Amino acid sequence: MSWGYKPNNGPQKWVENFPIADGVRQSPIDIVPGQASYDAGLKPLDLKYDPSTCLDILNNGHSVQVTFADDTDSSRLTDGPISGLYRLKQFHFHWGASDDKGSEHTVAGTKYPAELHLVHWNTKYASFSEAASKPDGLAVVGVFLKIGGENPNLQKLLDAFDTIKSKGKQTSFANFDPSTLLPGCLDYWTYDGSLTTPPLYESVTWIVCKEPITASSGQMAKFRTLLFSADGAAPDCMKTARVKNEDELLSKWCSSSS
Ligand SMILES: COc1ccc(/C(C)=C/C(=O)O)cc1
Ligand SMILES: [Zn+2]
Repeated sequence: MSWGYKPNNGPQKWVENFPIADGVRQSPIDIVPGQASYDAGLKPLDLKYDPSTCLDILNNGHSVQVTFADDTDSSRLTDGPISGLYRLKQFHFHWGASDDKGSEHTVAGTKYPAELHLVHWNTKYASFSEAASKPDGLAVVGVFLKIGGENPNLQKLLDAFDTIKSKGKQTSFANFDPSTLLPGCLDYWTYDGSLTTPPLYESVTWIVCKEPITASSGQMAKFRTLLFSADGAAPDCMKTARVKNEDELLSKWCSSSS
């Protein structure tokens, strides 16, 4: 049986098949702003995305993911805490069963209802797959979602959910500009961590934006209409919130851009 978010296959069990779960730079963490060190050497993020690289939207059984053409440098991340150029491969979300939880990272113990991950890979490597397991292979920009007004840019994604309700469904999704999902201020915390789902590779330079974007409660409810289960199987509502007990929430040193 494959990994998931239930008591029998969830985050507390992943170590059985992915021993790196007990590694030295595992994500997510609790970000404690008061303990972050300001690093004047950090540059502002330089994110440039080309909507024509947007390919499709899919339900992979763990999240909803939008995938991009990464055969050119036209959608990429430079500067910030990284060196070189990292290409955008995909973005996806994590959310919970209710508006009081769902984010992977927490901020001084505060959980957000959801978290967006924009996954970029280091072009010093030949491909995403090759980069995914290297210590400097990936850079993931994390953006928290908080409950507020309806987000019209997010709505463009949600409008596609009815066609990808169950696991394995995907549909073409063109001309979406991921920069419309970024907050106005790109101040960030950064630390060296890992993928937050199996294979949990310790290959991620995390760049977590301090400013959240908004989603309405109704929009959050739409995420929860997606299914972990495939067509025909007993419907199993997708909610990817990890239940970590308090002492699991390890805070770690991370640098702040502001
Ligand atoms: C090579 O297989 C991979 C599977 C998943 C991932 C990601 C990007 C996981 C995550 O977002 O936590 C990377 C590589
Ligand atoms: Zn993620």
